[in-house]
Amino acid sequence: MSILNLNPKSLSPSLFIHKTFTNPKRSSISHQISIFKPPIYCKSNQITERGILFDTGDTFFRHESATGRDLGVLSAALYKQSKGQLRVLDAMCGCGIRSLRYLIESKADFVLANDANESHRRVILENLAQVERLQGQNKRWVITHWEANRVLTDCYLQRDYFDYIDIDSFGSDSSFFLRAAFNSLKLDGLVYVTSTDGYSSGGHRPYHSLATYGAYVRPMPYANELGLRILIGGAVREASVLGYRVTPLFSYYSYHGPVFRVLLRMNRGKLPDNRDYGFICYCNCCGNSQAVSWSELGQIRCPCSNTKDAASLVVSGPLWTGPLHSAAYIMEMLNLAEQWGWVGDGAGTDLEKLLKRMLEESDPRLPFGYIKLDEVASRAQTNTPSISTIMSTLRKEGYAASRSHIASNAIKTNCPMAVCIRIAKELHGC
Ligand SMILES: C[S@@+](CC[C@H](N)C(=O)[O-])C[C@H]1O[C@@H](n2cnc3c(N)ncnc32)[C@H](O)[C@@H]1O
Repeated sequence: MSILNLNPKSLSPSLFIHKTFTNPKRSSISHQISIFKPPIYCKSNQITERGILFDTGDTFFRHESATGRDLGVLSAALYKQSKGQLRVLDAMCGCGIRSLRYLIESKADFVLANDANESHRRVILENLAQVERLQGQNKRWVITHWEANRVLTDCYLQRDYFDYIDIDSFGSDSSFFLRAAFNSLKLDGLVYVTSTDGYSSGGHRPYHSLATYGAYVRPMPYANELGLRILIGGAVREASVLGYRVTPLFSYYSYHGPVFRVLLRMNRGKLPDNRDYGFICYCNCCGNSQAVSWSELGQIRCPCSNTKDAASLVVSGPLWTGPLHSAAYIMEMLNLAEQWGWVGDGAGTDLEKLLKRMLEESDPRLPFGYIKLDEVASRAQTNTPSISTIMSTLRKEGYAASRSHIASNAIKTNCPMAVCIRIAKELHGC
């Protein structure tokens, strides 16, 4: 094992130790990991999340990720309720808060809590030891300190399959772990995966996104939705190599990072048809977007430019062009959140708002992407229209419209940009 001086871009380099794991049978490097190196003044830090007291110690812990944890706990609990069993592999557990919540709230039968950083052991151990104290049952968890791919692969080789695998990497994308995760997942099992790769979704490094997700991504106005779509698209491709099909149950973007999280269900099967996996084309000239299948790729033309102004057309992909969420699944999550008192209690307001917005976004008439109202205003040369007024006008004119959980100043609609511009002008009396 050697120490490398690589700097993760999204976090302070001084907070990380970089380790390279080398496969002894090959001369090549098998993987590099970034392990959080705690500041020495930080010793013990007891806090509460959803009424559960735990210690974050010196580990990498973010309050801002609480909603992402809530979504994970709800989905794991739904799995337990429907299948009657729940074995979780928390591949990058940090202080172990997710493992603890999967055990207590989702009622997991067993959790393997893994974090490559051995110095987290004490705090994970103390946090998980609460489970028996609180619930008085036999020990239902194990702690390991392997590199995530190693633990996933070991489980697969021992045919020790899991129902739910959580890969919460920060400062890198998770694509590297997906194949091993799919191998060690039961059929119909769930993978909850995180990426913090905002550079790729912004189209700032298309060759990197090509290598990582198999998608050539260029700058587009709905970059954060692209972040979710390239993550899902990359997972679809990885699963397909193994003969599996994955579909997203929910997709969640949070600007604290940024963080892209998706929950995927895995079954047998191959790549989905053209409707769900293809290319997205945006026209800088008229502001309209369209999904383009592989077979249409050679003949893309925007109606506004008739291909004369081909330079204004931007194409990204292949990526996931299908629904970001399953409406039925979001409804189940919302119902469970209500049962648990997480809705309408003040503390849960954000979660309720998020789930309701995801439900709105699941309207099958809505296409991918969103339209930023600033863009409408700048094309219409007016002030930015009020979001509720423009949405109600669009609906009156027969279009589907919803807010986006990704961007507060944007709408999702099947209305062409030209009509949005006309409406914005009329609303301002132009
Ligand atoms: C974002 S933190 C996890 C936070 C935790 N899941 C939570 O919700 O609070 C990522 C953790 O992954 C660990 N880690 C980083 N690279 C790893 C790897 N390749 N394998 C296993 N653990 C890794 C780090 O030590 C760190 O504790």
